[in-house]
Amino acid sequence: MFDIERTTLTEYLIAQRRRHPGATGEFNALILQLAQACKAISRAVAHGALGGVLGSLDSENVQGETQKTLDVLADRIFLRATHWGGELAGMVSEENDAPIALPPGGARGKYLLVFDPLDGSSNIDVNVAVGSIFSILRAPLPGTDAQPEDFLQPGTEQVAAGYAIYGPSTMLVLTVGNGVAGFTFDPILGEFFLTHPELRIPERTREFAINASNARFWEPPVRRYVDECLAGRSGPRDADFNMRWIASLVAETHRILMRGGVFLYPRDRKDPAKPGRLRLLYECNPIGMIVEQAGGRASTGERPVLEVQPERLHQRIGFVFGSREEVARIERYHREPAPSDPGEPPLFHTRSLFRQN
Ligand SMILES: O=P(O)(O)OC[C@H]1O[C@](O)(COP(=O)(O)O)[C@@H](O)[C@@H]1O
Ligand SMILES: [Mg+2]
Ligand SMILES: [Mg+2]
Repeated sequence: MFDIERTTLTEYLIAQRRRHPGATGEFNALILQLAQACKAISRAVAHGALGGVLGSLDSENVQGETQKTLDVLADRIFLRATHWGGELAGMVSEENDAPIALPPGGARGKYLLVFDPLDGSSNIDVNVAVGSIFSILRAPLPGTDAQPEDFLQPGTEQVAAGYAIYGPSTMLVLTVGNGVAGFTFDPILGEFFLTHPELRIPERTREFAINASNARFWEPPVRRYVDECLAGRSGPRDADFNMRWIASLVAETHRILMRGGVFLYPRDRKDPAKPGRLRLLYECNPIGMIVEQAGGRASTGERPVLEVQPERLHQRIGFVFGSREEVARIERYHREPAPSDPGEPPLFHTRSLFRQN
């Protein structure tokens, strides 16, 4: 039911700006442009097959992944919404090898934008939740075109981060470094309203998310953690755990923000050229900032992901995040030697469900 008293995204941003007396309004303008992009993508997602946005293109992105129609459309929408405003000095997207050039002759601003226009692309054609992720950094040389190396800043330097989830309802979840707020989109009014102020991740959880088809490539600390969860009440954790896998980082993040849990896409031995699946700059860092701002923990599995110095724009890395206690436990398992091995753990036993080669 519509409530006239609800805070809009614009009102929220104006209230946040009061914390920064020297603020010019450029930052808020940029966030509102991003929200506008998310509204447009939400509309395209909602129309599905009617809008002709399902299916794949013949093209591949820089990661060698086949691009979906919606990947390319969402990328274009982000670009169109932000590149003329004069707030940006540069932008990097998952779908583009190099930083995207800003229009010649247009103003250059003081922020850098890094984004994954459409996250969870494999879910588009099966009508499961997808999202968009963005991160905002400061440009080292405001007013000039950013260079590729300018984007290689650790996640601790992010000014803001957010994601939109296009699920049964569309939501924008945002941190400007002062906690995390969730806004629900009213498609009739075309406005995001604050519905989830001060989101906090519960500290303790009995739910984990991992792509178990990679089990044979996991490193021992990850195997140990998952085995202990699967052992349930009869194992060392003395508790039954639930498992989830949506194959959409945004959707997994949203579930963990709403009811707790832990997510693992760890470094593994599947492909030595890819130390992890997820991309540091536009997946792990923004989600990591949101998670930490919501009282959770975001890690490479060994240390805080936000402290990693990026080396490449599209760098991949192991990513573990969620409820603090569980992530701290996984980090501890990476530090300490595995408990004396009484034989193969049940999950990897040759006669078990996930047979080890
Ligand atoms: O195919 P898998 O192993 O389930 O990987 C799923 C992961 O890949 C991603 O979809 C990658 O994102 P993109 O769709 O932006 O490439 C994550 O959202 C998700 O966590
Ligand atoms: Mg993604
Ligand atoms: Mg993507």
